[in-house]
Amino acid sequence: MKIQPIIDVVDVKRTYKTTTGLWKSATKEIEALSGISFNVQEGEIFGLLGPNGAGKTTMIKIMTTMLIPTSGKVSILGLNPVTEYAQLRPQINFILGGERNLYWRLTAYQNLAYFADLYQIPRQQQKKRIADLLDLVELTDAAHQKVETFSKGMKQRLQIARGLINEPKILFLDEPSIGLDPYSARKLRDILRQLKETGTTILLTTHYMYEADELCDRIAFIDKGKLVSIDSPNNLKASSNHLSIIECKLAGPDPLNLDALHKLSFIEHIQVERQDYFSLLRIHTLSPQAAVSSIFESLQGAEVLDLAITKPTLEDVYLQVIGGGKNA
Ligand SMILES: Nc1ncnc2c1ncn2[C@@H]1O[C@H](COP(=O)(O)OP(=O)(O)OP(=O)(O)O)[C@@H](O)[C@H]1O
Repeated sequence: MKIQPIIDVVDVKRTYKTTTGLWKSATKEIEALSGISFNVQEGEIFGLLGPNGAGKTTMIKIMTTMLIPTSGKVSILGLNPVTEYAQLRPQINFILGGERNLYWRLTAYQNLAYFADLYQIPRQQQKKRIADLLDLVELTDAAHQKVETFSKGMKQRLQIARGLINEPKILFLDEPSIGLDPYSARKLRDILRQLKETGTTILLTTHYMYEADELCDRIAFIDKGKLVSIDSPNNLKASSNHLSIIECKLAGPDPLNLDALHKLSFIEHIQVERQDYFSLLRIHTLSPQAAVSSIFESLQGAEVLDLAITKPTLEDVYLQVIGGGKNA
């Protein structure tokens, strides 16, 4: 028996019409999604990754009943978000980036009680559910503190609790860890993993490749409204195994003669990180042996402090399939 995906997106397009010109007389169309198809299985953590403007938020808004697609088919929990939104909404929830949606003058507990009322959760169930959620996001001690006194990480954890108040089968998160320090971001990942263990399906967007690699069962790279690649992080990295990264640390903040390197045909892409006392080049190549000697030649005069050949990270794969170009 074929298992129905919990999210099924088939050839979805979405065009925005905007008006421009002095009198707003000219209309302009922007194709945010140009025919996207993918599906998500129950219990998966699924990542949508792509550059700014790729169409990720548009896709999330369509799946969460906030936006109607121009064409294509979407099925969430077997329901059509356009025509069956009333049945779908109580079964899903979403957290968009930033701190909207919380009432800063209320305490954490009062915020959750307010949203519990909105979802018509019976009062006799609310107390336990709110206590459990505060425990999950480690805010029990701050339950009766006003949200305006919370750190960004605490607010974001409270957002997660808010997003779980109706025990959603699917939780959608748009850039959940934006602006969080590494410790808070890790805490958030732990919470999402715990949620997965309870059977919640999670769809998230993120710009943090490390987060996607650590957390997601599968990832879809999207660019300019199109799906570029979809697979598990390990398979995505393995598919780029023919690629090598030469990490070259040079003394001084300004690496010499990068033009010569850019001209080498077997170099795919060069990333440069400039620090006060050194610069780090990450050179993507398919032929590391050939590249190493040419790199030394091209960098004549530069003091090479360190050189290593490594395998691609998820970020390298992303740059290869989306970043493109030699100068990014
Ligand atoms: N309400 C709107 N009206 C007109 N154009 C829009 C609207 N919302 C989004 N767009 C455009 O649609 C495209 C996709 O935007 P979207 O916000 O979905 O991308 P994104 O991948 O979420 O980007 P980011 O990573 O920056 O959040 C962009 O070109 C954007 O400018």
